[in-house]
Amino acid sequence: MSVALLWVVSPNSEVSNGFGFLESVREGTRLLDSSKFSPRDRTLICHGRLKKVKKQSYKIEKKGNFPVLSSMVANPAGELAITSEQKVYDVVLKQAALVKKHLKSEEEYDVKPDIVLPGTSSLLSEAYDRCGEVCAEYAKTFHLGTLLMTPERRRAIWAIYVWCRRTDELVDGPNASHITPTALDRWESRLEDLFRGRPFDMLDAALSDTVTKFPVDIQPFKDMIEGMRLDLKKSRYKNFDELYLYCYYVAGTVGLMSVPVMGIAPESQATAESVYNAALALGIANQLTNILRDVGEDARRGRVYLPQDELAQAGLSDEDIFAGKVTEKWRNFMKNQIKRARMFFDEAEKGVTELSSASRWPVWASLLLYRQILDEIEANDYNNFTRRAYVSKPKKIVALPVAYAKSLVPPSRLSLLSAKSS
Ligand SMILES: CC(C)=CCC/C(C)=C/CC/C(C)=C/CC/C(C)=C/[C@@H]1[C@@H](COP(=O)(O)OP(=O)(O)O)[C@]1(C)CC/C=C(\C)CC/C=C(\C)CCC=C(C)C
Ligand SMILES: [Mn+2]
Repeated sequence: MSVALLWVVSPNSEVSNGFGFLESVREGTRLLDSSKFSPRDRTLICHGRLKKVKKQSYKIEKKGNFPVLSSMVANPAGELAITSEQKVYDVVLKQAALVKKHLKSEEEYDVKPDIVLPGTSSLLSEAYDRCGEVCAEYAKTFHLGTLLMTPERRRAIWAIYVWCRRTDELVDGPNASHITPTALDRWESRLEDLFRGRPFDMLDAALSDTVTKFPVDIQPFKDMIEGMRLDLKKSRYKNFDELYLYCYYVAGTVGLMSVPVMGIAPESQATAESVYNAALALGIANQLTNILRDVGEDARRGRVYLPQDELAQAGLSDEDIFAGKVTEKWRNFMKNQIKRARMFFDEAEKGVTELSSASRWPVWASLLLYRQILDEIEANDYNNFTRRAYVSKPKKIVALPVAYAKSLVPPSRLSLLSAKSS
């Protein structure tokens, strides 16, 4: 029996900010969506323990003083369907368990067996070097940050970066119009092959090697491909729950792929789950920011990633987005969207300190730089229709030493995240 926790929310209480989610009813990144609760269920705020009754349905078992663990969809019978957050949390738990298993096996065998066929080692290092070059070409600052990592970690992160970049290019690159679901299926079977040690090309070979050295699960990679499938067939998102799942697919997955390589600090008191949760939050925050920055550009491609119900609540529609006029309604709507993206960044911050020391700098740098895009949207008076918010070079240069200083802070003995029980 699996048990999750819930807060049921009153329709008359002041917790709803009219934005489709309840900011005061949250723990970490998990927000309760008021619209998901029936009026009856919204009659009081309480904590309840949920019992899984069917595959995707939960029942309130017992009230008590528990923290919120996830948002659930309730029907009038009191049964609750699982939300995107809960589905994603299952992947977090799976990845965290894999890391624990890996740590245990590392303790058992001091030296990792490394089978190298004659002549393959230089090919492999060429493959990794090529990944490094691609990474430097697309993401200079990030590449710079990786130089602080140990050589093994750095090249593994490059290999993951390149795979993600290639996956994104399938739907966002020059050949995007020729990409079909079948092409994505082929990309997925290539992924399965490389996880089985049968890479298709040089860049795949680097990742194939990485996944034998670090406890990386295939699921986040498959999920990223699923996100690309979604992009092919879907151009509107009904509500934040749908958008959250999309953000997990295309960006939250990156956090889950990277942490097993970057490593958690040995002195960290935080649980693996909580660090993975923070990593997931950083991916979600980045993707939400990306969406807010690119509203105009996406609209010109016929895409509106913003939650339709929240647009409607703000008195806006797709037509307003296509018209691209900054109105008071638009500013208010954007203020709320930015606020939510910042909440995910705040959640992510708690986890960065728990990473191994050399991995903290690139993560802090990426967090600080990406978060500043939100400030730039504000500075552009919320005109994300015709102006692309970007962080200027001088601001980037200032952010790097700030990120470095932050990266020197070691994990606290009393973690802000849920702590391991000793
Ligand atoms: C240190 C660090 C940032 C490591 C991640 C390295 C890595 C493997 C990056 C892959 C990024 C990638 C190419 C993803 C493909 C999908 C995609 C393009 C997502 C968007 C990225 C921004 O790209 P850009 O601005 O170039 O977008 P356009 O294509 O131009 O529209 C995303 C918005 C999301 C990327 C997500 C992350 C970088 C998540 C990072 C999270 C971690 C590294 C976890 C950190 C750990 C803790 C505990 C907080
Ligand atoms: Mn993209």
